[in-house]
Amino acid sequence: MPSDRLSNSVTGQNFQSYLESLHRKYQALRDGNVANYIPELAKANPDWFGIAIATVDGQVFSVGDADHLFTIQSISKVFVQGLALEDHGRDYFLTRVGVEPTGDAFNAIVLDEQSKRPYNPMVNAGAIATTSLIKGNGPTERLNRLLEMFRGYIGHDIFVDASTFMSERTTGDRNRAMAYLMRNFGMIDTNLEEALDLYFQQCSVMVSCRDLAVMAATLANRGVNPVTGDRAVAAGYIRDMLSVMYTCGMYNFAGEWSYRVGLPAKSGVSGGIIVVVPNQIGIAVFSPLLDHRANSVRGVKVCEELSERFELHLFDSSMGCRTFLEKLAQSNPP
Ligand SMILES: NC(=O)CC[C@H](N)C(=O)O
Repeated sequence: MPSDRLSNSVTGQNFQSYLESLHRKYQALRDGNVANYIPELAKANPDWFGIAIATVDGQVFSVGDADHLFTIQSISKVFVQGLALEDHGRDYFLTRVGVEPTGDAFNAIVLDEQSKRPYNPMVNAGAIATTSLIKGNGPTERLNRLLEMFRGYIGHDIFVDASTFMSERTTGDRNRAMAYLMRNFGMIDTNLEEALDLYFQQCSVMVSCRDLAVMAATLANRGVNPVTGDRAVAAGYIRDMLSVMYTCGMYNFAGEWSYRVGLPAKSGVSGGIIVVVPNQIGIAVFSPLLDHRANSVRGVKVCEELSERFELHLFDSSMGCRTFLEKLAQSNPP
């Protein structure tokens, strides 16, 4: 009788067919709605569905619409946090943005009562404050630094979708209200409209599910892109990024997510989710149908199943289960 763990052994080939069956299983799930508060996002096709997994040794597995391009939205917040940390260091960054989960929706207009800081860099208020910290001589240089940072994680050239940027800019009064509130408390001191434009631009960067998997694998690989070999962020800040993802990345679902999936993750309203399995893999799912907390319905299901199937929960894997890569290297199929 094979033990449970042995039956979890995978090879590259049977992992690919496993991913295909996982994709088939959840393609049929039609729950949720596409985001419509940003008009450009309402054009998404509810059938779009891709899954990609990148390993820290540079292998990439993908299925479905894994090469379809869409706007990165809130997943950008993780990477911009990394750049803000590099620009200012941990101590200063913490004076501007907290690391406490809110239990509220991603777009709640709420600041910490005591410190007046936004709660964390994963909710909109904290992300706008984080973006306002990006250094550069004027808006063009700041945007170029941001794009350069994304290129490091993705490994190829990228662009900002002008229609989504304009759509967010013209309908983003809720984000604008947060920015004014933060400026009132001295938490934003650069030009407020410029900071908001940069935030809307970072959300409108076009990525594929495959790109997101490589970005997540870069975080899993202590900041070095496993496909290009280039460093995207200082290794010393990975810890900051992953702990905030773990506690705040799935907004008001973060507690249940940590309990069920047990891995640092970040979602976005265009339907992407990235998950980091430290020292092992990056997972990305793309499906625009969202639940009421703005997390991708198929994305959550796929991640729950992958975590369960490969014992990826941090408090499984840190308790002696074999790593995903060990399972992948196993020559005997289950
Ligand atoms: N959760 C998200 O992906 C939100 C990002 C979106 N651009 C906004 O600001 O509302």
